[in-house]
Order: sequence, then C-alpha cells, then structure tokens
Amino acid sequence: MTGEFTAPLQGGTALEATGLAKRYRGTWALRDCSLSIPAGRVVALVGPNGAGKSTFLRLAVGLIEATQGSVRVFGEPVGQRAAALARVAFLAQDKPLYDGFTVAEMLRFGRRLNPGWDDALARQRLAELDIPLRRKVGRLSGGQQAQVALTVAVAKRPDLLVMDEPLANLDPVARHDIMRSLMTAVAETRMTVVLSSHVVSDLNDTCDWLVVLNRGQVQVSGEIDELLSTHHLLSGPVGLADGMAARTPVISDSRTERHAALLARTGTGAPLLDPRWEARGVGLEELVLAYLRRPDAAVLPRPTLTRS
Ligand SMILES: Nc1ncnc2c1ncn2[C@@H]1O[C@H](COP(=O)(O)OP(=O)(O)OP(=O)(O)O)[C@@H](O)[C@H]1O
Repeated sequence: MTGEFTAPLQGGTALEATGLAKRYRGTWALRDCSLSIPAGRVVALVGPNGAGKSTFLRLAVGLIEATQGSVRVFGEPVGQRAAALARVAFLAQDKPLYDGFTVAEMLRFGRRLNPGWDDALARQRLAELDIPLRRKVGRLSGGQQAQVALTVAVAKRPDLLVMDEPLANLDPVARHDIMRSLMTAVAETRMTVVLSSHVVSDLNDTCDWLVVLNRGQVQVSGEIDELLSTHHLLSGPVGLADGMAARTPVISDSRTERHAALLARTGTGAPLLDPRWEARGVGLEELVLAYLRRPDAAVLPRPTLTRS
C-alpha cells in the first residue's frame, strides 16, 4: 500500500488518523486531520473551545462515525472489531459514574462489563488514595470522583486510555494528584494515554507528546522535548527583525519601536545568531499559545511512505 503512515518507533503506532473529518449538519468540527501517535506516549491534546478535541477523541474511540477519512487504533479500523475496542478505555468529559452507587458497587459494575478487569489494581489504587469503598460516589469530593473514574478506566487494563478533560473543574491540588496517579498507572501498565485539557501548565511534567488542534485542524503533532528544543524566543533590534523572519519560520512576532521578540522555529542546536540577537528556550505553554494565535502556522512531521 502507498500513502500509509508507518510506525515511527519500534513500539508501533497507537493511534493513526488519515484525512479524518467530521461534519455536524452544516459545521465541520474536524477537517483533514492526519496524525500518527506512537505507542507508549502520554499525549496532550490541546486547543481552544470548539477546536474539535472532543470530536477527535470520540472518533478515536468509535463513539461517532467519521464523515470522511479513517482512524486506526493499534492498526485496526476503529469501530469494526470488538477485540480492538476492548483495548481502549474512554473517560468522557462528564465522568461516567453513578452518584447512587457506592465505590464498591462501581467496581463490581466495572468487573461485570470488562473481561480484562483488574480488581486488585482497582482496590489497591483506592486504598492508597484513602477512598472508602462503602462511600456513595455522590458523597465524594470532585477530586475523589475523578480518581474513582480514573481507577475504573485503568482497571480495564486498556492499551489506550483516552480522557476528555479529566482535569476540568478540579482545584490545583486535585489536578496535581490526578496527574500523579496517572503517571503511576502509566508506569505500571505502559499504556498509551491521550488526554485533552485547557490547562497546559498541568501537562508539562506528565505528557511527552503534543497535539494542538485549532479550528478543526491539526496544527502541531510531535514529541514535546523535540518541539521545545527546536523553538526559541529571539530578542533583538527591531530593524533586524524582517531579515530574521525571512530566514527563520516565525510563529509569533511582537515588536516595539526599538525591540523585536520573535518566537521562531530555529531547528535543532543553538540558533546561529548575529550577536545583537539573544536566544532563550521556550516553555510548553508559551509554545502552544504562540501556535494558537497563528492558525496558519503548523509543525507536523511528514508521514513516512511505505512501499508496496
Ligand atoms: N453533536 C453536535 N452537533 C452539532 N455540532 C457539534 C456537536 N458536537 C460538537 N459540535 C460542534 O463542533 C465543533 C467542535 O466541538 P468539540 O466539542 O469537538 O470541540 P472541543 O475542542 O472539544 O471544545 P471544548 O474545549 O469547548 O470542549 C464546535 O463548533 C461544536 O459546536
């Protein structure tokens, strides 16, 4: 076959979208979305309200059908094989918990529905978190409810865990605790995780792959370390800014009468600079904001073509 993405790492590809698009009546929520996520990654899916994040995640787990294109999970077309779906857990934005159930009943429910259910893992996680099994879910705090929902998802022992805004409505401590729990679960199970969030600063320490969706299109998809090492903030005299912008792709450009600050994709290694320029590294949030403000700028790895 030609035109297919290949697995970029020896672990294979967890999620692969090709020309994926979704239209709701007259509105395209997602357009021409092609990306490939290696297995074993913890992926941050970020973008403004209405960018298409939930749509992308729902397509990825087979909850809705694509208008165009396709999505594969571990090489299998989504929605066509029950065995493939058993490898995926989805944590929707409104946590799939029943307020009237006790935590123990939630676990029993999970055990009935999921053949690969790991009850020992679920109980151990909840004990470590001091969440009482006899407490009704509706009487837990928001942070504890989020932990129970995460526990139910992880106890399915999925190879791919997809979470739509798992940090929404949580305070900073609860958000931190959820991300720490997630890291422990990833270390124990080696699953691939894709999670959407608006709070980029919470994702810094946990995620190693970034996908930016903007206006229904994939703007960035890549390894976070590589993205950070190939972008710099360049500061220098405004008179030299146009020359610099002609040589280097500039993502954000801020100028005063005398001074210019350009967030640029400089490539690997220290940028070769006129000594009148200063370069410093950028943070994840700064990088994401710069791309979101420039919807026409994109950084996407070129797909590798296989030969037939
Ligand atoms: N069921 C639906 N029917 C009609 N339009 C929809 C439906 N679901 C989403 N949309 C539209 O598709 C676009 C993308 O929505 P989506 O929920 O995927 O974005 P999002 O990035 O998850 O947003 P948010 O961050 O606000 O949750 C929006 O314009 C939204 O109004």
